[in-house]
Amino acid sequence: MHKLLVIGGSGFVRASLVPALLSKDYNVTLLNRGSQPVPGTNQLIADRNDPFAMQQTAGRYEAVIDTSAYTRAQAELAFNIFGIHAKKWIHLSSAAVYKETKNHLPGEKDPIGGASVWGDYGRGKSAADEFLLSQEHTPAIALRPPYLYGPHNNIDCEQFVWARALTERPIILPADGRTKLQFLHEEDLASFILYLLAMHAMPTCAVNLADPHILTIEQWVKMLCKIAGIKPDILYGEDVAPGIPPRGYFPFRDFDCALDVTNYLENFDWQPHYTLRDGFTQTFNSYSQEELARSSPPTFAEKEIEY
Ligand SMILES: NC(=O)C1=CN([C@@H]2O[C@H](COP(=O)(O)OP(=O)(O)OC[C@H]3O[C@@H](n4cnc5c(N)ncnc54)[C@H](OP(=O)(O)O)[C@@H]3O)[C@@H](O)[C@H]2O)C=CC1
Ligand SMILES: C[C@H]1O[C@H](OP(=O)(O)OP(=O)(O)OC[C@H]2O[C@@H](n3cnc4c(=O)[nH]c(N)nc43)[C@H](O)[C@@H]2O)[C@@H](O)[C@@H](O)C1=O
Repeated sequence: MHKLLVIGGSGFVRASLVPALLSKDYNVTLLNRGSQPVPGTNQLIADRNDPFAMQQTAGRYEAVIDTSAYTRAQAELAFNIFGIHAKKWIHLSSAAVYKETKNHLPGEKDPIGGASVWGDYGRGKSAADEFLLSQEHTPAIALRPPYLYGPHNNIDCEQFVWARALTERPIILPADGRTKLQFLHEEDLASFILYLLAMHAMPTCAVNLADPHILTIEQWVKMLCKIAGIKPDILYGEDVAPGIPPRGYFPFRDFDCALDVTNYLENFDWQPHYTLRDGFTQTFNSYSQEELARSSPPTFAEKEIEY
């Protein structure tokens, strides 16, 4: 039985990842601050920012999956303790590492450092990637998904739209509604990680990982509402909320979050299980409609906007 370490591993991503790992008989240890014990796993409790506490957790694991490194310092400390013995290092990075691109979707060879809209988050994730991808003795993959979704999403995204649709509230889209979005279902992230763990010789590289289908914000909202069987009342930020930052009234920015995913499609023998329609339908069906209607109250900006 292979011993795996998951750093983080008690939040959104673990909800599909840990059961997937256990289903393949991996011996799974989680490292986090202990806010939520996870049945079937061993647990190491430490603040990953605390070098002394981290040293106390040192041990041998064949592979490490780091789901919670936001900075180079966090990646480096964990790698220095566990990377020496590991045969694979799988780091959960983000589409937010890419700088702004002109006229093309960012691919893995494009410069990283983070587009300005992502602020410290994009810069920190980029620095973590740069550190890990420069290691020579341990194969390391930096997975770069755009928006993750699924029944365990703890960020108010798809629920935000359903809550408004179910309570007949208008949905204000950033700008003209044509911002591009791309998604990855939580179970497909877990499935790709299983694929990497089973690979005979995992390369060191970054991988843009997403459902290849790109949607505009308006198409996404309409798809979610169709799944819910409701015709949405759509307004456009450029008409009703000029000058108000879109994140005040919508889960996403007016900034394209979509990737060139040719690399994984051509070089990895893996594809997502879920189509977007199936994945969001499964997500919608995982909630009760009463629960969704009660979630996501109007934001401060929504209350201020007159329409
Ligand atoms: N959500 C999305 O759309 C996207 C997310 N990502 C990436 O996915 C990851 C987020 O995963 P998700 O599961 O949603 O995160 P969550 O916030 O749900 O969970 C965070 C996990 O990290 C642990 N943790 C947080 N801080 C520390 C710390 N200082 N020391 C030790 N453990 C810590 C938490 O446990 P505890 O609190 O007990 O310590 C928990 O297990 C990030 O790396 C993000 O960059 C990438 C692209 C898109
Ligand atoms: C594509 C992109 O899409 C989304 O970006 P968002 O719309 O900005 O999301 P949000 O406002 O909910 O996140 C607030 C910020 O806070 C970061 N965050 C959390 N927990 C720690 C944390 O523990 N440390 C640090 N430094 N940052 C954290 C977190 O990750 C994010 O940067 C994310 O899913 C994002 O993950 C992603 O990759």
